[in-house]
Amino acid sequence: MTKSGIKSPVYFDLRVIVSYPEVMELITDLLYDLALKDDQYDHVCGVPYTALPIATLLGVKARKSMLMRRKEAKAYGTKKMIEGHFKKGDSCLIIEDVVTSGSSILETVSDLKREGLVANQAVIILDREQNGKQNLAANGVYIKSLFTMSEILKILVDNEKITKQMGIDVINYLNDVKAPASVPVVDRIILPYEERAKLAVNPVAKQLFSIMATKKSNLCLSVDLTSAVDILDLLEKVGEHVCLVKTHIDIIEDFSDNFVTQLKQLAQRYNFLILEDRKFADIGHTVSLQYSKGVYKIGEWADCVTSHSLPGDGILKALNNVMDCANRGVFLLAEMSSAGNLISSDYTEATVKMAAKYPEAILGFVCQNKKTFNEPGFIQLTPGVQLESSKDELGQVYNTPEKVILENGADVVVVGRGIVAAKSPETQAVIYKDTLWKCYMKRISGKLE
Ligand SMILES: O=c1ccn([C@@H]2O[C@H](COP(=O)(O)O)[C@@H](O)[C@H]2O)c(=O)[nH]1
Repeated sequence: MTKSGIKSPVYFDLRVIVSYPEVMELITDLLYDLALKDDQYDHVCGVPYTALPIATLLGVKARKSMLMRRKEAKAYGTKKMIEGHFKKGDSCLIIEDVVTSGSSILETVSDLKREGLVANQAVIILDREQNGKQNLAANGVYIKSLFTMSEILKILVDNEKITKQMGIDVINYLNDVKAPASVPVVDRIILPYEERAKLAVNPVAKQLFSIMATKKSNLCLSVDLTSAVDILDLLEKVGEHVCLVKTHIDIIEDFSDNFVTQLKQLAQRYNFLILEDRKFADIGHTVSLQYSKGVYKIGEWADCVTSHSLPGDGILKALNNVMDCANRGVFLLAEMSSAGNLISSDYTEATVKMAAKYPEAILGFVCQNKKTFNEPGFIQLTPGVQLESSKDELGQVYNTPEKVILENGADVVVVGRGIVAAKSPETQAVIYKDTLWKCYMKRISGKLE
């Protein structure tokens, strides 16, 4: 019987490996190559108890500080659940021996998060392939494993350590018996913004959740106008109704530093944040320059920016380095609203995984689907919205507020021409704001049809 209560014809007892120094050393080397050689963490933490000695060896090999999670808080002294020296926001790689349902890792993650640590990556020796990986991913924790059960079975059959029939029986068993979601997955869709603000790691994400809750607005206005004066006029009229203003700074014909000063003043007066929809997409070095230099000096005034994940995680590393993550953040493009775009489901999945490596820099994702991610501290920003579903002549696809919020999981909804091109943008902004908020209220009350 495994810890998750699943009856199993196959059981791997990795507790015994402590008696074999050469096995311990080999496993440490393999885990190091898999998870620590190229990735940076402040700490490692083993899931008690089997993984503790492995975490110790890994910490020593990688010259990383180790944290120790207690199973129960001490009744005396410090009463700490996590022993070791760390500060809030430090990242921690979790080490585990075997994953069945993923519940032990989630217990450790929960204690680490309670102390303000960022814990969303784990490295394990054996994945029993019984839904643990999926349960963990649904809770925003991503695992790398040295072996899967099917790989081990193949090795055992190929080396005649077990019969072929036994291998087939175990594979059939694995296919039939999956672990239930042993720890309830927190569904971000039904959590109120106030609660999600507490779970966000990036401070701008926290602020955006709080602004939405205070202003009762999940409307992001895309001010796609080419005149600075027109933009400022529009924001004077609609600023009080929006939580976020999205710019394309490079389409403004009369851009000046004074425009930025006035935009910031309006943001302050009406309590909204500014998102520059720059969609960075170059190598890390170029993006650091595009973010901080040039005519626009985006980093000086935009609370957040958008970025593609296409060039690989160097782009996030660059933004993470050049940005002040206490006051700035990134929305990563995981999907697009336009018809025929080339983003595949693998690309979307890889984008979400990439974000998990830089949680302090990421506000959330520009995406179209509620299943794209589930981490409640991240925000789903969804463009391509008008009151009626339609299309424009250049491939933009519009869904309705009901569809994007109730069915597709949007947290913040981007509206551009639906407001900007209306006869009375002010009246239209109020209509969008009220409609979007009503949908959100319906969603969190659980009254989904
Ligand atoms: O997938 C995407 C990503 C970004 N956008 C941007 O949002 C607005 C939408 O404007 P509408 O006038 O409401 O069509 C625009 O600035 C796009 O660059 C997007 O539409 N789709």
